[in-house]
Order: sequence, then structure tokens, then C-alpha cells
Amino acid sequence: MIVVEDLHKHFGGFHAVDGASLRIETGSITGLIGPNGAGKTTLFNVIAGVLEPTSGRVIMDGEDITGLPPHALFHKGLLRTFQIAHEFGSMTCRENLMMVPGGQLGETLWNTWFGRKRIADEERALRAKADEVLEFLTIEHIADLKAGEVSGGQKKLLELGRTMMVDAKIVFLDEVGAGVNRTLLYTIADAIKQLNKERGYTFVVIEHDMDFIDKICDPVICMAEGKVLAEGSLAEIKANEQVIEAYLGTGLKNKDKVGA
Ligand SMILES: Nc1ncnc2c1ncn2[C@@H]1O[C@H](COP(=O)(O)OP(=O)(O)OP(=O)(O)O)[C@@H](O)[C@H]1O
Repeated sequence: MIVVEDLHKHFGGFHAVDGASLRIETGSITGLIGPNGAGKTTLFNVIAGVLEPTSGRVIMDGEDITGLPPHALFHKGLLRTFQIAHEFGSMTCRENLMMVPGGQLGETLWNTWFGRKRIADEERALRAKADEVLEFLTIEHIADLKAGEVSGGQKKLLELGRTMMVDAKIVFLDEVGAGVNRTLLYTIADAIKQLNKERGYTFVVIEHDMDFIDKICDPVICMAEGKVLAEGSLAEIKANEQVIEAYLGTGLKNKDKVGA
């Protein structure tokens, strides 16, 4: 379980996260919604160690993880997805997956000279794992394509796939459905549900697409102006007066998105 206590993140005088407190239950797929600028991504980045909080605490399974850098959190099984960086676009999709575990044996000179067989064995195992991940995500046909050349939706699946190359416990997904067509969106939703059910991953999902949230998330947490406004099922959230007001405040376009 992750407990966020009274978290603040200020940029100069601007309070992007302004006293947010919430709980993420182990085994849940928790949705994080809210109007544009509510502070969702900033909250993610603070929890995932990308940004230092101004104040407040993040506790994971009883351990204070506030301000730990991403690589330390990675080793504890807490991951957030990132867009495939530009410089990895010229590597194949399979190679992008194979490089995730890091710290491979081949990196030391000793092993380069004396451990050729072990390196070859490790590479074979990584390759098999990457192929298994690609198959799970139904994108085995893009294994040898350059990551920079596949569609936006396939890139999103690859981002999700990267979390499957290590033993993730909790995965933060930031708008994984943005710009993705319906078919791929449902493939992503199914993959998330299956990973949750069969491998016990906990997910926290930022998403503006309410169908997607409805399909996979329970509970849903709604943020506005850096604070948590409400938590519950999507139906409860949609009926919440404060939530409706927060979305209304940002214009009718967003009101439609929450279905209020
Ligand atoms: N590095 C930064 N410096 C200054 N202001 C920032 C910075 N990062 C975010 N902000 C501001 O903090 C506020 C919250 O941004 P954030 O991206 O966390 O919101 P969000 O809820 O994820 O929005 P969206 O749904 O539009 O992605 C915004 O007003 C944004 O402009």
C-alpha cells in the first residue's frame, strides 16, 4: 500500500500539489482523474521520485520513500512509464525491452573477458523474456521494427511492456491511452487487467478517457487545484457535487468528459 500524507509541491509561488493525501491499496487499479492542471502528473512525479516534494510524506508498505530517486524506487518495484526516449527510437522494439533490467553482466570488463558464456546465456534469457512480453501485448509482429517507427498506440504498449521486464509491484501510468485508437486502447486495458489479476501488479492510472477509467479502475480519485476532492467508484465520483463544479470550472468541454 502507498500512503501519501499532506503532499505539497510548489513551483515558486505556485502550488501544483497543495496538501494531497490519499491511499493506493495493494492490488487495486486506481484511477486518478481531474481537470487539466489539477496536479495529477506532478503528484505522480513526486511519488515516483522524479520531483522532490516541498513537504509531505510518501510511505510504501510502511517504509518512508519520500524523495527517493527513481532508480531506488525501481529496485523496490515502483515504476512509472515514460515515453520511449528519442535516442532509443533507432533501437528495435525488442532491444528497447531487453535493456530495461539494467546492470547486466556484460557491462563489466571482467565478464567481457571471462564470462562470455554467462553473457550469452543472459542475453538469450532476456530475449526470450522480451518476446514473451511482446506476445502478451499482442505486438510480436513489431519486435524487429525500430521503436521510433511504430504507431503511437504500439509505443504505448511498449511502454507498458517495459514494466513487465522486471518484477514491478506498483506501476504508474500517465495517460497511457492518449492518442491511441479504440482497438489498441482496449488491448492496453485488457493487458492492465490481466497483469493486475495474474501477476498482482497494482496500477495507478492517470487518464482523461472516462470509458477507459470505467473499464478498468476502482477506486477512482479525483483531484482539483492540487488537492484530492473525492474518492469512490466512478459512478460516485460523477455524482459528486464538488467534482462536477471542478470540471464545470474548466469549461463545458471538460464537463462532457466526466459525463456530468
Ligand atoms: N515544472 C513546472 N514549473 C512550473 N509549473 C509547473 C511545472 N510542472 C507543472 N506545473 C504547473 O502545475 C500545474 C499542475 O500541472 P500537472 O501537469 O501536474 O497537472 P495535470 O493534472 O497532470 O494536468 P493535465 O491533465 O493537463 O496533464 C499546472 O498549472 C502546470 O502548469
